[in-house]
Amino acid sequence: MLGDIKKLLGEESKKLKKPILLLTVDTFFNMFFYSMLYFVLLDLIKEELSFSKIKTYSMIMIPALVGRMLINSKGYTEIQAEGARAIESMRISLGDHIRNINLGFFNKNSIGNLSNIMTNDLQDFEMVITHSTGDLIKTVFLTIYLLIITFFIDYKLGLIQLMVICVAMPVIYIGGQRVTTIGKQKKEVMNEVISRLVEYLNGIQVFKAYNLVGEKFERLEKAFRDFKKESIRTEVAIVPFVLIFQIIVDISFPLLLIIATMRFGEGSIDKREFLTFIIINLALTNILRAFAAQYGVFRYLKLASKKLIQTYNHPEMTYTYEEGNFQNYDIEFENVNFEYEEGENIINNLSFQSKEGTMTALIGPSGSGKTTITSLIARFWDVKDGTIKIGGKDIKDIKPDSLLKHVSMVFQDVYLLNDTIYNNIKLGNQRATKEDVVRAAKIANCHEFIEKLENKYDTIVGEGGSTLSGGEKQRISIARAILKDAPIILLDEATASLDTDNEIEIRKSIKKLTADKTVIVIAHRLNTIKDADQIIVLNEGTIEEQGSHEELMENKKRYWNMYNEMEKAKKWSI
Ligand SMILES: Nc1ncnc2c1ncn2[C@@H]1O[C@H](COP(=O)(O)OP(=O)(O)OP(=O)(O)O)[C@@H](O)[C@H]1O
Repeated sequence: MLGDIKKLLGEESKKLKKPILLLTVDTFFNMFFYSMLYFVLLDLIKEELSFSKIKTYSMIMIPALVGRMLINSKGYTEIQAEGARAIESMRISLGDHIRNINLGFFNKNSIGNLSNIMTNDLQDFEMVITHSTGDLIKTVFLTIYLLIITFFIDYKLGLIQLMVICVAMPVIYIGGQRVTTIGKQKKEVMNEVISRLVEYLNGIQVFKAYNLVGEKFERLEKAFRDFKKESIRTEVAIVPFVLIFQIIVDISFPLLLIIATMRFGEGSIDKREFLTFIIINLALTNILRAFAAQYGVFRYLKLASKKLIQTYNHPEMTYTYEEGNFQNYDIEFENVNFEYEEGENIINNLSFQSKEGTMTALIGPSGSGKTTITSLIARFWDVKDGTIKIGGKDIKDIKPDSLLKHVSMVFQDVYLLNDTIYNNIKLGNQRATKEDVVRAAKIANCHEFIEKLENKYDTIVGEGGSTLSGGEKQRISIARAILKDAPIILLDEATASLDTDNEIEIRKSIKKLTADKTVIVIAHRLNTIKDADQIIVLNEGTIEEQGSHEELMENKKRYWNMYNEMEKAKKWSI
């Protein structure tokens, strides 16, 4: 466990030493009470117990008690504070780490698992730091300390006491292993619960529209039922082992007393040693019983640190340069191959160049790899082989965060934060002033509708922007991109989901956004890309055709066919 804490907290773990030491000292103070009991019993046996002696013992006890309280509160407060501090910085570093991992990590981890890592596992790890580790260290120190004293009294009694512990420990250890196995299953089910819950909340409109609320709720209910079952299983998994452990410890108490009495009878130990042994045996029994009760919880909490370590071990995307410092913003694909899953090539030996300040339109059937190409330029994923260069520099050499400073993405699925419109636009540039934000909103043709809202720029847009229409959300995301003013624009053109007014407004603002930029646009309608500098027709991750509208029309291949189909459809609709 200490190894896990060191791995996860690094140098920070050293700060835990002092509070754990204080809490251990506090436990030794607890022994003080047993010492008092020892002296009282000794006096009783010697028939020397008097009121004045009890008074003296009490006078010693009071400062000991105050001392203990001070040490305990200092140790407890410090460990809580250090725990909270450590978890706070871990939350940030874990967030940073996950941000820098290839998106494949998100493919392999469900939303439930990711949420649990960032919430429950971190919380469990905080418990490990603030409670379990200290408790275990105290138990180990106290047990060793009491055993040593027993060995000093009589090595034979010490050996028997040690034997009892050696017999009992494997029992609780096996119980702990069961907790680990069942606890893992519980965590899986917990991931499922969160995934189902998110699915249910996100899809509630669709489920209602298709009258699936009952069916989907059944999936959610099943996840809740499974979770309850696994929680009970985890709780009770260790119970039989704790009972056996405690029975062994409990039975050993009278047995050890019998043996101690025999040793006393033989004259191997004197009255004083006999009494000391009884008290130590009593203290040890209590410590071991308490340890058994905590051990299952400890093993369960330990699972969280293993999961956190696994997440940290997932490698971040590598880079050589902190900053891009691009000479220009030409984008170049050179023999690029890419696959999401091993053996399933999505992009096949793709090469093309998009010159600075020009617009390249990607068209092709669904699944041909258009979105994948834009994700590769943003370095959400790394290519399998080949290179993608910006201004002649391989983007694999640039820190992903820095690369994204040069790229703006405007996609159809706009996600707005549950914050004010002002803050949502300002995300594009944190240093922007109020005037900059309003200017960007005006260019993006959203200033007018924002001004009509009751709270204007201070209107909260709801989770994901739920209080705004699709077109309004799009325009805010364009304002954000205008504010960012990045030299490369990756654009997923809006589909027919927008009404004509909205579409005209959006088209106008996109025109302003993309002027003089290197633009890669995923086009869904051919009439919008006639003016593009080049059009790339994709099929199954390869380039089928490439050129300007005029060139492709002359080629009379797929593009020509698609264009003619579109023209025919237009006439029909007229
Ligand atoms: N995150 C992912 N994990 C695994 N496979 C993916 C992932 N994203 C896309 N794919 C697969 O990669 C292929 C290309 O997808 P992509 O989204 O790039 O196509 P597209 O041309 O943009 O399609 P559309 O026009 O429908 O948006 C598809 O077969 C898709 O199923």
